[in-house]
Amino acid sequence: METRFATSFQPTTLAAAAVALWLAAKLLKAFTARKRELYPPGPRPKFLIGNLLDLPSVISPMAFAEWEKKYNSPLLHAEVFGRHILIVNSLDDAIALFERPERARIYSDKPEFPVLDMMGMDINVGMMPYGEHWRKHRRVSHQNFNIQAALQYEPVQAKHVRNLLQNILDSPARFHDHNKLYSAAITLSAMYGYEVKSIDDPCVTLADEALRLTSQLITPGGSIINVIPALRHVPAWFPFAYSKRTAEKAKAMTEEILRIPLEHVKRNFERGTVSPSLVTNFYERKLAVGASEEEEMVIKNVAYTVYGAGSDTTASLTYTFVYLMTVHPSIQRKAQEEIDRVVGSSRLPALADRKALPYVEAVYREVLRLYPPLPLGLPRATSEDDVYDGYFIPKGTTVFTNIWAMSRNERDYPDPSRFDPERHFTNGQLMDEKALAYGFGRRKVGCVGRPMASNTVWLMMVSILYAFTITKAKDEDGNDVQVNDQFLSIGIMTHKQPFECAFHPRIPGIRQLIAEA
Ligand code: HEM
Repeated sequence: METRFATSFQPTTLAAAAVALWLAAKLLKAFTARKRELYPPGPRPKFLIGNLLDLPSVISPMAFAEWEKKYNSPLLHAEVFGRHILIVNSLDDAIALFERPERARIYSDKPEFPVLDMMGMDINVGMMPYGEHWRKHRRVSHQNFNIQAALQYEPVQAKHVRNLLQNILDSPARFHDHNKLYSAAITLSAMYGYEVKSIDDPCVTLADEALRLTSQLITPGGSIINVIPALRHVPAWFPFAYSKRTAEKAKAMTEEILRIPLEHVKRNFERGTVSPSLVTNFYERKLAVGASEEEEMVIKNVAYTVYGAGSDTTASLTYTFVYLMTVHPSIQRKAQEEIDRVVGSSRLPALADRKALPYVEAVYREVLRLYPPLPLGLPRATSEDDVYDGYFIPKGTTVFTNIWAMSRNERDYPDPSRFDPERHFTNGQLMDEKALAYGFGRRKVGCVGRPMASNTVWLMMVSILYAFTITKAKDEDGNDVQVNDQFLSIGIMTHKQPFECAFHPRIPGIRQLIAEA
């Protein structure tokens, strides 16, 4: 149907007509709905543009936490061109909406982001609409990353943590680069058996750029195409078609990020040099007992998603952890004393030590609490109208989970901005608590990669604490270099901004331990 129209009208005329119709329908719907029902509190929408000017230009959980104070409600509403946005700042609401069976179904869909499809990102499991297609991907993800299955990745994790320690020993000042390499290498190796040797590897540089572009385009005010989908038909050469051009660029990158590691797998099969990974294991199974094209597509999509979902989040947590250790020497020392008691100095720590190291566990939890890498989770959407707590939440509302605000709730975390691992203990015992940084619902667990992510991040933390004392760097006169304490939001991700620190090896013969492990 669409192609037939396109042959008789200019795309721009068609787009303009579609925009006008779409806007009229949206406005009519918005105004009649507003009369009928009551939305949660939030800034007053302006005619036509709604709250476009009230929303932060960079995605900001802090701004939404401020809204909570201003409008005296942890549940907040905004709208842009008739498109509704719900912000969930409280843990109780998040559990009620995303995890209780009566509502989880309604709050598990994904917003329509036409730019994502245009970028070829509709293969990302975290962006798939709720339904059978997503469920197939979720099932395969769960099968491969649940607590038991995640243990199969320990050799890969241990190897790349050793490489990280070795790189820090060799050139500590380049920690920022080593972290990036480690976070990308661990996921590409676990998914494809693809060994990244440098941060200039095309998979790393392309993923970086694609993530930056994606993050820009999917934030609330990120692209006009998300607000007026008809604009996707405006040709890329059109002067204001910035989103379209950006999306086309990102699509070419996505295709490369998919192609490069898969070709590597193919080459290794031809040479007979296959190393175990999610994708190679699948192809071995396929060769042995066969598999459908659909199963192959699902595995490829899951592997691609994990590279996106696992690398940047790991890099964010690793850098944040090193920053927090730099500025909290007494906490660092306490964790090291515990590690020395349990692990000694003649072997590297391993995942099997985790239960015996409660203070390190508390450090891990506190890093995730204070600086969750995805502070607003991944955006969701409602698949039906709902009335919650007396408020009307229309079908198609985009929902943001303010993990950052929940993790800094004063009632649950007194003096919330303080880095204090002790808060996770009660009567000397680690508390049983939800790791908010991994999100909520979409059938219970939020991040389906959590067991694998948790092992990767914990092993990195315990190994760095074991091998190094981290201090502030010194300038030429021997004075402490001030540590930059700023964080940066890049789209939906939060990263620690670069800072200087120094790594001092603390275990005699550490190089040998790394080499022999
Ligand atoms: C390293 C730290 C990580 C953090 C903090 C993190 C956090 C998150 C969060 C907040 C979500 C959104 C959950 C929601 O919808 O509320 C998510 C989704 C997801 N994560 Fe992670 N993640 C991490 C690593 C990983 C890893 C290593 C994998 C894969 C092994 C992974 C796979 C996924 C997938 C597939 C989704 C989409 C789930 C769905 O929508 O069905 N993540 N993650």
